[in-house]
Amino acid sequence: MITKNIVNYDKKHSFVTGGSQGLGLSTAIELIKRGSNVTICARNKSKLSKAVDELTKYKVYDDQYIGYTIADLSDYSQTISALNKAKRDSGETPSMIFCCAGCSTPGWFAEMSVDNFMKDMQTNYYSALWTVKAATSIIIQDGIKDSHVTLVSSVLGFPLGLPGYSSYTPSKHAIRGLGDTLRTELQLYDIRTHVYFPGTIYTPGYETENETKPALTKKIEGAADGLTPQECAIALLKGIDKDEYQITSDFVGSLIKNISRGASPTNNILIDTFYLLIAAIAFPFWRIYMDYLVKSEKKVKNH
Ligand SMILES: NC(=O)c1ccc[n+]([C@@H]2O[C@H](COP(=O)([O-])OP(=O)(O)OC[C@H]3O[C@@H](n4cnc5c(N)ncnc54)[C@H](OP(=O)(O)O)[C@@H]3O)[C@@H](O)[C@H]2O)c1
Ligand SMILES: CCCCCCCCCCCCCCC[C@@H](O)[C@@H](N)CO
Repeated sequence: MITKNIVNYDKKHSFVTGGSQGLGLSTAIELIKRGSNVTICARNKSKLSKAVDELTKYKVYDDQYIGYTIADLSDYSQTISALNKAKRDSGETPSMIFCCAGCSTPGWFAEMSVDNFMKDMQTNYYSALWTVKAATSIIIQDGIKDSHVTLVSSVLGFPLGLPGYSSYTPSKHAIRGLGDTLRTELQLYDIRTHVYFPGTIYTPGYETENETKPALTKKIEGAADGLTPQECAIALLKGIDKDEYQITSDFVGSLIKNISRGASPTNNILIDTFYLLIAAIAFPFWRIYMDYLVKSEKKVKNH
């Protein structure tokens, strides 16, 4: 198959949030293999420093820049400082922006604390919003062309409604809403927008979320296999190469994307319509099954 519009990362500066582990780290590795200069950003200094040691192994140029900045990206002032530091340290405006920072704290809605809801929204939505806001202000001010902004949502950013994810799902819907607007508006500045909607990724974050995840959520989620962060990073970059706006990397993602596409662009009208038809037939049965499982849980909880 011919892959069109291969994006050139060579000697460009990529800024990867959440780059100290999981999807962000794997994305940074794939970018380095493509000749990109890379800055990773997260909160924990020792994890960032260890990640830079790892990333250095994949260098393709002796003078390839690999660095880190520390920031809590849920805070706008820290975010703009991180972007400015990345530019200063490398001598180049970050123009390929990957918003991978995120977290998930599942649990039963009725049992979760208010802080839990705040944390997931701050970490997922606001960290992405502030990163894009800060990065695009520098890109526009510096007159950089051919830039890309990539947001990371989840298959739960589409209307799937999995029990146990009430603090996480709205933050991923918000990212999708942000992407929909940016896709149109950032064309003013030659900035392409992409949103990635992965299913399960086997990362350190996934291990952490499993500590609070209800057994029923695990069971439902287990119906679909996950991918490694490297597989996801490769799928993500492939989607960007094909200039896809909504990028998915598994079957469930392709189904749910196409039945909830709205006015978003298609990637391949024939294949996408095929997924839409399957989804239209299969999802009502899936929903009935899920509701049945939740109602059965009522009996478990009341014992
Ligand atoms: N794993 C999955 O099953 C899955 C599925 C779908 C979508 N996703 C999404 O994919 C993305 C990556 O997930 P992952 O599983 O790779 O996550 P992960 O292993 O938990 O890594 C999260 C990264 O984000 C950083 N981070 C968290 N909060 C931050 C903050 N406030 N400011 C700056 N950095 C912050 C973390 O470093 P520090 O803690 O040091 O800051 C770490 O580098 C997330 O957006 C997640 O929601 C994940
Ligand atoms: C024909 C319809 C079949 C439908 C099968 C649905 C299976 C549902 C599997 C959902 C997987 C959700 C994965 C979400 C993962 C993350 O977003 C989460 N782990 C947060 O980090």
